[in-house]
Amino acid sequence: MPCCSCHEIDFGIDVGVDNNHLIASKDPTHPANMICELCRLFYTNGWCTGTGGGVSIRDANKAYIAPSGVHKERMVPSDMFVMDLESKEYLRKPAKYKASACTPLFLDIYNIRDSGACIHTHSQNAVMVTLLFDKYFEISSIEQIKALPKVTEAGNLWYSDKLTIPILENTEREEDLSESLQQCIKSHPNTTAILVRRHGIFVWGENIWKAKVYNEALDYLMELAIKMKQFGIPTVKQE
Ligand SMILES: CSC[C@@H](O)[C@@H](O)C(=O)COP(=O)(O)O
Ligand SMILES: [Zn+2]
Repeated sequence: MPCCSCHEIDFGIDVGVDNNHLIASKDPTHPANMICELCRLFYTNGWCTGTGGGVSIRDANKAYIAPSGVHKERMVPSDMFVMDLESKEYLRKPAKYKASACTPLFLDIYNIRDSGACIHTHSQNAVMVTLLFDKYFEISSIEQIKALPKVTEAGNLWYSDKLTIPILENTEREEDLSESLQQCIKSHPNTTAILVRRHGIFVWGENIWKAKVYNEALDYLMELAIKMKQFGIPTVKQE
C-alpha cells in the first residue's frame, strides 16, 4: 500500500522503489554483493571499461541487474535493480538510475535457457575474434575447452571437441539485439555464449559460478585464437 496519496500522483519524477531488504546482506555470495564484486574484477580484466558490460544474477524468480551507464567497478549493492521475472515488475528500482540496456537481453536468456546468471563483457578478445571469424568463433584441441559445457547433455566438452560460438551483428542500441539474440539462442541449443560483432560477448550458466568459469575460459580461448591467427596456426586442428 502506498504510504500516502503522493505515491499515486504522477509528478513526472521517478520516485523509485527501495525495498532495501532485497539488497542488504552481509553474505558475500548474495547476488547484490556478487554483482559488485564481479564487476570490479571484470573491470580489472579490461572487460567492463567505461561503463561497458554488466552482470545479472537470478535468485528464484528475482533477477538482480546492474544499472545503466555507471562505473561498473564502483557499484554498491544499493545500486541494484531487482525484477520479478514472472510479472516483469521491478521489486527494487533506484530512482537515480536507469535499468541496464542489457536488461531485455538478460531476460531473453533467463526465459529461453532458464539460466541462473548472465555476464556481458566488452572484452577486446571478444571484439577481435568477431573481426577474425565470420559467423562462428571456432577452436578445437585446446585443454581449456574442457571448462565449457555440452549444454544439451550432461558433462563438459572434451579436449579434442570443436567449440563453436555464434556471432551476431551489432545494433545501434543494445536492447535492439533482443530479436536476433532470441533466434540465435533457440537455433544453437549447444551454446552457452553468443558473440556480438565489434561489441562483446554474452555468457550464461546454471549459476554465477558456472557463468564466471565459462566466461573466463572463453576469454582465454579467444585470446589464444587471436595469437594462433597471428602465427597462421589454424584454430581448428587439422586432422
Ligand atoms: C559504453 S556504452 C555500452 C552500452 O551501450 C552497452 O553495450 C553495455 O554493455 C552496458 O550498457 P548499460 O546500459 O550501461 O548496462
Ligand atoms: Zn555492451
